[in-house]
Amino acid sequence: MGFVHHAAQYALGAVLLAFVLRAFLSRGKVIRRNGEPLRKPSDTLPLVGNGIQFLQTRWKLFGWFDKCQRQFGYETVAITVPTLPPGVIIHDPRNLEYVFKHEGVFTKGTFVKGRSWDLFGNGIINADGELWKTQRKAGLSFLTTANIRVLTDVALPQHLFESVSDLKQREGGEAVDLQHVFHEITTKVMGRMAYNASHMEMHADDEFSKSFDYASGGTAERFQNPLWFITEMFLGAKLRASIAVVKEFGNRIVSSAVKDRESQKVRDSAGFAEDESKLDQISGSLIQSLLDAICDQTIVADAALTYLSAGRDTTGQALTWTFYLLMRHPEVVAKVRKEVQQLFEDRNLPLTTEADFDPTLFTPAAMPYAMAVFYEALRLFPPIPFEIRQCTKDVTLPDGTFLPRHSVLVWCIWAMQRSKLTWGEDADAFRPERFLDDGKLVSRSASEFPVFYGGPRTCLGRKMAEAIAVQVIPTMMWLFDFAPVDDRERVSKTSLTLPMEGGLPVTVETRRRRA
Ligand code: HEM
Repeated sequence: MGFVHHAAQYALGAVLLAFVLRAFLSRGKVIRRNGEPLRKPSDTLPLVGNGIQFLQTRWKLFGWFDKCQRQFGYETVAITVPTLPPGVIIHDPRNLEYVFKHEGVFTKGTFVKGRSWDLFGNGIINADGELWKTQRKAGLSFLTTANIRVLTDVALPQHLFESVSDLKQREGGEAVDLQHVFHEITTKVMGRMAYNASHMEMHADDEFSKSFDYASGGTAERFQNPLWFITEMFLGAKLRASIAVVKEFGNRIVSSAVKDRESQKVRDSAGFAEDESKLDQISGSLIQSLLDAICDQTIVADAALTYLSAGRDTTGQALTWTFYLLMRHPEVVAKVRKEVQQLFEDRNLPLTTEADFDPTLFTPAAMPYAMAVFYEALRLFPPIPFEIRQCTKDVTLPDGTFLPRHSVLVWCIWAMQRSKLTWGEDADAFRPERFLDDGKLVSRSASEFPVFYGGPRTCLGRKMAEAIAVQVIPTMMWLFDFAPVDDRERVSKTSLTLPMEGGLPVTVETRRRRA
């Protein structure tokens, strides 16, 4: 009882302190455009501002951001949430381009880091300055075109066909969760990349994956609940336990990589390395690049876990939403299959048995339609749906909005990708053709299509995600017919990314007549 009483006093004190701090930080300088205050969303309330909206489920919150986008077009609007620094929602691609270009001015800041520190620590997603540069360099030295090719030409087909044979066994039986299927594929491929998965095989439903999933949800809630630090005192035990499992796994993969390093030295000096397959050689080499660059093993663990999760969940979820859309658009499925057939015909390759089916032929250049399908799904269901940055100094955006130091900028990619100003009147429709011109892929600027971020911090794994998607989509669509078990609209559960709530249960039939 006494504890609860003290906690309540502490809560009240913290809220008051935050109000005082906010008033102090913003004294004299306020957000303005051409000397005028910015407009606010129409449901902004006195005192609590937009705080109530942020407490809604994230699906409703997407709807709220979308409503703002429809009401204000490209106009920047002011938002206020008690206990947080003053902020804006940006919609204009010109402003976003400016943010991407001035990476040092718009950083993750204390706002983001304070919330995601427990999970990501010093991992690249959370890091600024030198620590960020070091991790990016290590990632770049690993994610070369040659290494990506080994992962996508050797590891991916292997894991893809493990899933194909699993699906065949489950044909005609109980529903299969496609989200789980894709998560399993991306988990195995990323496990190969981030650390040597042959020592510690990783699966979509193991303890680490489940704990990471829970920790991602709990961390995302911190961004919606301004009093998270108080609520977690009472309700945060499971989050703390999940983060502990994630961290312990990170430490284990680092220790195992350090051991590998020692035995590699012995084997190199004995001349055994040449016998290894290319895949064995690159397995775990990301963590080795990180160990080369960073002395502190705790930071290496944070970095490796961040890479793992940045690539695994985003790509698995993007595929899930792609198949959700495909099942609702049989005309698009027919075009994907036609593209597969055309590719084999053009190359005079037989396509009669599954053994003839070589997914490594499916590259972004060879499969523009399949790529357009992936982009269009990413547009409507961006795996990272929100971004938040904080200004390190006073700054004026290209539309004239003045932001004092510490202001928070939010952009909701989910909402921006539904803008009719950017995507035309049919912005809400699933139409892959918008990414094609005369059968060739058209690229959209990062500020219009910020799904992979932009500027110096642009996603390091984009090419890899695309290479995975362009194999998985046509392979699965050529070999199987999928049908959803119900017509329910699928929503995303709270997370740092975009997992489908309840997964994507489907029935599976092997396609016998392929045309
Ligand atoms: C469809 C799949 C993917 C999407 C939509 C995506 C999207 C993004 C976005 C929006 C960011 C910026 C996040 C932020 O700083 O707030 C990002 C960063 C990053 N992504 Fe991806 N990503 C995908 C796949 C991958 C893959 C496969 C990898 C790994 C191989 C990867 C590695 C990274 C890394 C390391 C960063 C941090 C870059 C930096 O801060 O310099 N991503 N990604």
